[in-house]
Order: sequence, then C-alpha cells, then structure tokens
Amino acid sequence: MVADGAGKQRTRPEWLQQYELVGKIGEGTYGLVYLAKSKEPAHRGTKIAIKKFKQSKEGDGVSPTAIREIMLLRECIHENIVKLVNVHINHGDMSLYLAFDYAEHDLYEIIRHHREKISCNINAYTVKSLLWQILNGLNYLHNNWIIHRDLKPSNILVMGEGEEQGVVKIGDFGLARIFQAPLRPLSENGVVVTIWYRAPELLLGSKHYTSAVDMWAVGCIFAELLTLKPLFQGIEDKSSPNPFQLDQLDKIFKVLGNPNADKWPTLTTLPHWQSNRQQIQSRKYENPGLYSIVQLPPKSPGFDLLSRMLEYDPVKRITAAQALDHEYFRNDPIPGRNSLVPANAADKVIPYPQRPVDYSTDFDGTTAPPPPQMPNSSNMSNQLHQSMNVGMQQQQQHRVQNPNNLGVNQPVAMHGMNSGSSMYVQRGNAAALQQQQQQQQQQQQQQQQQGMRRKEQTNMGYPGHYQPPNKSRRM
Ligand SMILES: Nc1ncnc2c1ncn2[C@@H]1O[C@H](COP(=O)(O)OP(=O)(O)OP(=O)(O)O)[C@@H](O)[C@H]1O
Repeated sequence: MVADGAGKQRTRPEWLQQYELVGKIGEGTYGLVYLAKSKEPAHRGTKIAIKKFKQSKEGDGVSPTAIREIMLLRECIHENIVKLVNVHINHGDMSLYLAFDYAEHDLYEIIRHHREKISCNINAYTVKSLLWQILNGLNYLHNNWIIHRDLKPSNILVMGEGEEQGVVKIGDFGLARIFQAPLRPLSENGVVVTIWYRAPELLLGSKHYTSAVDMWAVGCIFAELLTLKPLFQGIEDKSSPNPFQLDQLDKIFKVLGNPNADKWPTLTTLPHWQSNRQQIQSRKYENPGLYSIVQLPPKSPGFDLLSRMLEYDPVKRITAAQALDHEYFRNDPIPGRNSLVPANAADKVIPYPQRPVDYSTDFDGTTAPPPPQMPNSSNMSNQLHQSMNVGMQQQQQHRVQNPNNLGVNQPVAMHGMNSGSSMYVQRGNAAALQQQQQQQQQQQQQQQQQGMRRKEQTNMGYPGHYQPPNKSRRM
C-alpha cells in the first residue's frame, strides 16, 4: 500500500512496484511503449522499455499459446537481440506487458538525424558496424528458428551511453508471428506495418515465410543507411484487407529490373504472378542499376553484398551466416562493437538526440487533462503531478498466479497515480508557473514529435495477412 497526494491508501499492482514509470516513448503495432526505471536494488535506476499490448476489440486478450511463445523468447539471449527482461500479465483482461532493456536510439531516428538535421552521410565504419551486428543478431534468431518478419529501421535499436554504447539490438523479434493470429483484421485493430521492407515473394503472394524475407529487409536497411532514404518507397494500396501491392513491386522492378523464370524458377508458381499477370508482366522496366542509387562501385564488396541481399529468388538470397563471412566485413574499416564511435579519432562523435518522452500519458494510454485556465497552487500542483507522473495505481487488485509460473501478481485495472515531487508543489510562484508552462510546451512538442513519427509510419502501409510461417528454416 502507498499513500497518494491526498493521503488515501492505494494499492499498486505488485509487479509495477519494481518500476518507476517515466513516460511514454512510442506507439507501435502492438501498443504503447513506456520508459521506466528499475527499482530493484541490484539494478536501481536502470532504464527499461515496457511495451503494453493493445487489447483486441473482443477483449479476448493474449492467448495461452502466445504467452508460451513469449516465455520462449525470454530464453533468447544474445548481444544483438534486445533482452526481454520481464513478462507481466494482467489476468483480468489477459493484457500483456513486456519489459525490455532500454535502447536510447534506433535506426529510424539515426537515419532521420543524418538526413534532416545534419545533412551528412553516416560514416562507413558506422554503417558497417551496424550492419554486421544486425546480421549477427539475425543469424542467432535464424539458427533458433525465429524469423523476425518485421525488420525495419525502428526495430533496430542502438544502445546509448554506458558499457554497451553503440551496440545494436534487434527489437520485436518473434512478435510478428506470435501476434498474427490473435489480432483482428487490420481495419479494426489499426495495425500498421510498413510494406517498404517486404520481400518480393511475399508481395507476389507467397504463403511461406522463410528467413530470406528478413535478409531482403536487411538489404533495404543497408541501402537506407547508405542513402538515408528508404530504397523502395511504394504507395500502399489499402482498398481491401489484403490487396495486391502493385506499386511496391513496381518500385522494386524499377530498380532491379523485371524478374523472370530464368533468374527465379519458382516465380511462375506465385499466386499474384499468375492472377495479376497483365498488371505485372506487361510493364517493361529498364534496369537503371542499384549502384546508381546507392552510389557504390558495381565491383565493390559492399555492392556485391547488397545485391546478394536483394536477390529475387529467396533460395539464392544470401543468408545471415554467409553475409557475416562476406569480404565486405574483412576490408577496412573493420566493423566494431561500438558502432557510434567515429571512424577517425579526429572526427567528432555525433550527438544523436535522446528519445523524446511524453510525461503526460498515463500507463493506460490516457493523456493528462489540459492545464487549468487560472493558475492557483492546487491546480498547478495537480498539473505538475500529472506531468511528473512516476507511479501507478490499481483500482482493484486481483492476485492470480500466472499459469506459466511467471511468479508475478496480476493487476486487473490500472490508472496513473500522482506521486510527484513535493518540491514542485510547494513553490506556487511565478518560477513554478514558468516551469509548468515550459513543461507543457515540451510535452506538446514531444507528443507532436511522437505523433509525427507515428503518422509517417502510418502512411507506410498495412500488413498483409500472412499465413503463419511453416517452421522450415532456409539454411
Ligand atoms: N527496448 C526499447 N528501448 C527503447 N525504445 C524502444 C524499445 N522498443 C521499442 N522502442 C521504441 O518505441 C517505439 C514504438 O516501438 P514499437 O516497436 O512498438 O513500434 P514501431 O517499431 O514504431 O512499429 P511496429 O510496431 O510496427 O514495429 C519505437 O520508437 C521504438 O524504437
């Protein structure tokens, strides 16, 4: 039990007491992502990202199968895979919270910083180190029969300051497959997944996921690291739940040329190659050459590796293990663990911005009410408490033992609670008001920034209804 600002006794879900909630840092396909800090004595202050999974409209929550699969993901431990540190389940509605190690950066933001803020390319050492670590993590996943299926820049996390600075962590691994089935059709659950990194075999209707789909996505990310622009920016067709994405294929063919059965023998068996023959096969593409876009000499090892990742035929596409062994990584600059250090000691370290934190969004996703019109000390303290929200409250507590022996107590319902700093409450003067206004402005900016990012991603496209992957590994 804890006392809130009004002196009332409130009960917090037990698992939440391990964390101090800082604020919302993002919103993705599955739900909201929060920044929290550990309160465990051994890890006090360690930053944690807590992903809260959305409920389907039916409220049927997370299936036991999904929970079992997630427990398996906890066993995946590798330097280049984001660590799933905890799994918390609310048994009342079977909603799910996954706690991951926190990463200050991701490739989406790093690329955007270079493109929009500093207008300069990412140095060759950083590109190579990032790519090598992505492949290293992916090789581990593929060896463990996990296909990511949703690789894109925002899922490639990079650690900020500290012992692991500049280390790449693949995020969201395994989740695309686990949550495919329980989620409702996209129009209802608002699931948004970009099509820009989607492999041509999937765009042509292949029902089989192989690890090659991840390698295609890595090829797209590699090109984006070099050019700071998504390689194949198709406009998504949203006319029906699972439409044929002609424009995305068009963008690919424009760069790589028409695929044909000589290069890709199973092409003719793919559903859309048959059914959309007129639309696809009637167009003739001049192949302008990938090298002209990525500005790499056609005979360079970097270009060779990229072309092998973007091989049409998934069977011929390079695997993660083969890619790690490619000549590109044996040539200077040799990749390193801290991908963010400059190539030359003389170069300055690029200060990538920290993730914006929205302090006003509660754990249940609600936003703090607008500021009071007339500032007075009690209104102000409420507002400040909300923006400094660091705690959680549950209205009822329902202690249920997790069937998977998680050993956590499960909350039924939760709302944000004010446990803010008394320092702010006591001020009640012009300085506090100014600080409050600044804080509100900051929050608005952070919300705008997060909203903007979400919008950009929303425009990227909806997911197809893929079949669950067969467990065959393309090795
Ligand atoms: N472990 C983490 N540490 C720090 N930030 C994270 C972590 N995991 C996710 N994020 C960030 O939270 C935001 C939302 O992540 P999330 O994975 O839910 O969505 P997304 O990657 O933007 O889209 P999608 O859900 O379609 O994959 C992104 O900015 C992402 O980089």
